[in-house]
Formats: sequence, structure tokens, C-alpha cells
Amino acid sequence: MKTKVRLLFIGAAIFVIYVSYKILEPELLRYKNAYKSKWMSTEGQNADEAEPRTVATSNSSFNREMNGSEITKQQIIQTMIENYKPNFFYPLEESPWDIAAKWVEARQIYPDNAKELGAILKAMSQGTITSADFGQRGTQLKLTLLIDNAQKVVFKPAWYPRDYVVTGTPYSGRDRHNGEIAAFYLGSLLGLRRIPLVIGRRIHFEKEILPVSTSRLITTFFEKDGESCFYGRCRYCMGPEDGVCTTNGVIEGTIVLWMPSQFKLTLHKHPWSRTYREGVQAKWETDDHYCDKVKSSPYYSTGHRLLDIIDTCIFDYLIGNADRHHYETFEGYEDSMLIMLDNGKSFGNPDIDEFSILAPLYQCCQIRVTLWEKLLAMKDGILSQVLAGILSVDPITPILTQKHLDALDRRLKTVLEQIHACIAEVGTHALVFESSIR
Ligand SMILES: Nc1ncnc2c1ncn2[C@@H]1O[C@H](COP(=O)(O)OP(=O)(O)OP(=O)(O)O)[C@@H](O)[C@H]1O
Ligand SMILES: [Mn+2]
Repeated sequence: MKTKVRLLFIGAAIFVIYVSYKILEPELLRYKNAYKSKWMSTEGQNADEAEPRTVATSNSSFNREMNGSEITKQQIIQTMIENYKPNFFYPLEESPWDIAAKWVEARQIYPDNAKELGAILKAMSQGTITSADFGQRGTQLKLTLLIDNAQKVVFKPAWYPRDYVVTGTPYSGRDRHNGEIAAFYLGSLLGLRRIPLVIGRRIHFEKEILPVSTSRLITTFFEKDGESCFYGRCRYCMGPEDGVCTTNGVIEGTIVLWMPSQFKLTLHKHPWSRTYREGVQAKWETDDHYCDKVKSSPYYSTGHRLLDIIDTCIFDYLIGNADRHHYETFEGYEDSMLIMLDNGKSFGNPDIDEFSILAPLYQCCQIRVTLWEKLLAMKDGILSQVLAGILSVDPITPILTQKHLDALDRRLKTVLEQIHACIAEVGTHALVFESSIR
């Protein structure tokens, strides 16, 4: 009996690997050929120069024949927008908060194709605020709100207009509340459902916050030019000079759903964190074999953790987040995901692509095939159009300027080129199938 089960299991595994290989075969062959031609015809050129040609060869893949009917790029974009856009009017059969709490698992915060998502987001954006206090943790100003007397959320206030360009170090500036929203949907598009639910909200300060504020939050309120302001409490909240104010009595921001309290978080230092000191480099910035050192730690030698870091670095490179100094996982779950919390330091400067964010990818040269497939499906301008379509329904839309949307497409091209360079360097070892992760 046991042998039968084993044989059945091995048979199923072979079948899954064969089917996955067949799906990827055209891409793999393309890179194999590109790799060959790189050595045969572009000797002396570096990989970056050879790369764009390999990308250009796959441009026609959108006009695929399926059942005799042509699927255009625009149809693909429309279908993806329809599939990923939240439906705020989906009828709920139980409390939105209970549904969201039940969704949370070790490796995802919400399921794929979560039909109730829109209605839960709507409840976050329109529910009654029944209490307001300052956020307890972190360096950035935020509020902790209770909605409908039932659900804790974080409110990250707006600091900048959409077209403001943050300059300075890659991690400069205050939080970009709109960046949190764009990051949430990008995660969803890439199958990285590791970000707590996020939606924009405009709050009338005097009507919705003031009456339900704790006395300690009220001590941080002040007035400026006839508007209500507050500076809360956090590491960088020193006084009125660090406050935010309403515009015509309203404060815009992003609501982030608090994860269920039974999930305790464990904080980890990110192996590729920056030193945050000018002129001082971290080990990963000077050691080309840094990944081997990371892999020698039991945390990263097996399991999901290192691959989660690589997924996250690709995501962070796309959004321009160079500030992932720590990360959190669920305590007590060996296979916990890296929770992609706090994406506020994103979309600061659309003209800068901070390549060093990709260090885990280019130093380890490994990527999950599932993510690679998602990235390939978004190339040639699909990503920006799909994301723009989804973001157009958020209550505080527009979320991203066209320059930031264009930056996403440009950065995606660089990510794909880097993956191709890795395949050229280490072959198919660069590609990791989910079923092979132990
Ligand atoms: N949605 C959430 N659910 C549960 N815990 C959360 C949530 N959001 C934030 N936290 C907790 O609060 C901490 C601080 O949040 P966040 O990282 O967003 O703040 P921050 O001020 O930007 O912090 P930092 O300065 O470290 O970047 C997180 O590390 C996490 O422990
Ligand atoms: Mn932060």
C-alpha cells in the first residue's frame, strides 16, 4: 500500500514538473539561444548590451492564436484589470473583518481571486471611526484607528502631492501614502499576497477624528492657517514642525488593515539592509560572494526565506523602496512568509532606478518560476496599464503619475534582463519550482 502511495506521489511530481517545463519551454529555449549567441556573436560585449535583443524577440507573443481567435494586448490588459480590480459592491455574508481575519495564513494574507476584497476595502474606507490614537511603533507619523468599534487599522497621512519628487538618499523623505496603495495592488498582480489590505481615505478631521481621539492624541493637536493639524507620537514626531494639517478640514491618507492579533510577529534584521550612514558600506555592498555567506545561516539555507527576500527585492526595486531594513514573519510558523509590511518609502523619484535594491537577486541568481511567469506576463507596457486601470477605482485616485507608471515598465525590463543574465550565468539553477522548496 505504502509503495503504491509513493509511486502515485512520484508520478504526480513528475507530471507537475513536466507540465511546468512545457509551459516554460519557449522562454527557456529563447534564453538558451540568447546565451549561445552571446558567446558566438557578441563576444566582447557585456551581457547588458546583448540583453535587449533577447527581450525584443518575444514581442509578438501577445498576438497569440487561441481557438482561432486573436487575443490582442488591449484585451489582455482589460481582462487583467477586471480580474484584479476590487469590486466594492460585492455582497458580504458576514462581517468584513471576520472574513479578512479568516483569510490570513502562514504564506498569504488574502487568497487569490478574493471576491470579497473590494467590499472589505470599502468598509475600511467608509466605516465609522470609533476611536483614534497615535500609532505605537515605528519612526513615521501614523494614527491607530478603530473602525465600527471592531477593527483596528493604521492611518498613514499624506505628506506630498502626487508629483512631488523626493531627492537625496534612496531612503530619503517621509512616507508616501499613495505608494502603499500602488504597492498593495502590485503585490496582488505579482501573486505576492503578503501585504495587509490597503485603501485610500479622506477623513474630516473635526467630525471624524476629534470627537473620538484619546486625550494623549489630543495633546498633539494644533492649528495652522485655520486648518487642524497633529504631530502624534513616533521617533520623528518631535512637535508641530513634524505635523500634518488638513486641507479644507480634510486629511487624506491610507488605511492599512491590522493583522489578526493571534498572529504574533517576529522581527528580523534584513541581511541586505543599508547602513544608513553616508560613506559606510554594508558587507553586501563590498562582497560579491555575500549570498553564500547568507546561505550559510540556517535561516536561509533551506525553505522559503531567501526566496521570499528575492521576491521582495524585485517588488521593492519596481516600487523604488530602498528602506527594507528589517522584516517580520509570523511567530510559530516555520514556513511563514516574509510579510511585506510598510511600503511607504516607495514611488519617491520616477527618474531614479536604484539597482542596488536588486542585490539579493543579482548576488544569489535565483528566482521562483511562479514570480518570473508573472513578471513576463506584465512586460512591454502591460504592467503600467493594468496597474493604472486598477488604481483608478481607489477613493483617492489618481494614485500614481504617468512618470511613476512608466518607471514601473522600465524597471520591469531591467528585472527581466537581470533574470536572463542569471540564467545565462548559472543556467536553469536560477529557476526554482515551488514544489522543490523544502
Ligand atoms: N497592518 C499591520 N498589522 C500588524 N502590525 C503592523 C501593521 N502595520 C504595522 N505593524 C507593526 O508596526 C510596526 C511599524 O509599522 P511601519 O513599519 O509601517 O512603521 P514605520 O514608522 O514606517 O516604521 P519604520 O520606521 O521602522 O520603517 C511594524 O513593524 C509592525 O510590527
Ligand atoms: Mn517605514
